[in-house]
Amino acid sequence: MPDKWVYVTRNIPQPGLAKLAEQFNIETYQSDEAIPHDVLVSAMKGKRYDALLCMLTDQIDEEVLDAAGPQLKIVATMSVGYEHINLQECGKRNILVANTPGVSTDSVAELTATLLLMTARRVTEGVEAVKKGEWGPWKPMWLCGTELTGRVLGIYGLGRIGFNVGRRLKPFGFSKIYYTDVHEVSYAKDIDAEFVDFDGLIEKCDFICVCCNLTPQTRHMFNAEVFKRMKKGAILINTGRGGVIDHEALTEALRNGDITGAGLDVTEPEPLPPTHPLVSLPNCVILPHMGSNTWDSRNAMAEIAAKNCIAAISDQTPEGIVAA
Ligand SMILES: O=CC(=O)O
Repeated sequence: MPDKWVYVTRNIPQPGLAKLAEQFNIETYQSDEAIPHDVLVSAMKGKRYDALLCMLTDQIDEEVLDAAGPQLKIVATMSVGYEHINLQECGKRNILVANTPGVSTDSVAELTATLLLMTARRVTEGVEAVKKGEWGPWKPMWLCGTELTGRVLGIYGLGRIGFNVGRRLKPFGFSKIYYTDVHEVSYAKDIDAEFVDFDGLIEKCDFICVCCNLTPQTRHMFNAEVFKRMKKGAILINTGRGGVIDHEALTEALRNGDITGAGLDVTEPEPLPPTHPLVSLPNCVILPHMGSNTWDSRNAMAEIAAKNCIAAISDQTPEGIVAA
């Protein structure tokens, strides 16, 4: 369908571009950086695109959709999260929204387990100490962290990723795994995880992994009041979305010792400025939102986003449909 046009908001891995190029004309914002919002709006006004392949950094709001015009069939995001897309406005205009679920499950679960271990065992502090020449003669109480064995693991959001985090962490010997979700899920039994409400999760668990989406319900669920009720030795890991945690409250909780540590791959805002107080706290390990940064995942994500565009333009149902 050479008369069909797709706009891609960033340079993306070749498998995605190649798939699109087989069938359509493509216009790409040729950069590794996010497209500024006004540039995206102008691009949408410039040509009548049939599909928009976007990233999680692109706000797909009324202005973009108005500029795009009524022929736009799909907003296909190369991400699992889709909180950057105004679903309601897409719905009103009959524009499909699709994401790329499934193909980043393993990469994000691997990174979540990595971050938990790094935070529990104070790995970044150790690395820094060696670099700074602070590694002196052996000391009995230097850089002592928390063991996983015998402790209680909590998973907030037992979807595909949360479940795979549990699967990877279970062999470390946790005495119990609890999870909280909107409802009980049957595959929880595969990791022997027990459903608890949010109060139960925060009060019982030594480690909590946040693996949920950001929604109005999950926004700032972890706040000052919650940190006071968590165990003092607790370690909080977030690879879901930054907005689930109130970062000001987290800073205070880590400073006051309300909880012991935090490992964050997602923050609010992103990027987190180096001057943010959390960055200088030794008990907070921060990674630059790199959960799905493997070639395996990123190539597959680009390919699925492309396939979603192809499906919508061909009047078929995309794989990762989020909203019609
Ligand atoms: O955060 C990453 C994603 O949503 O894919």
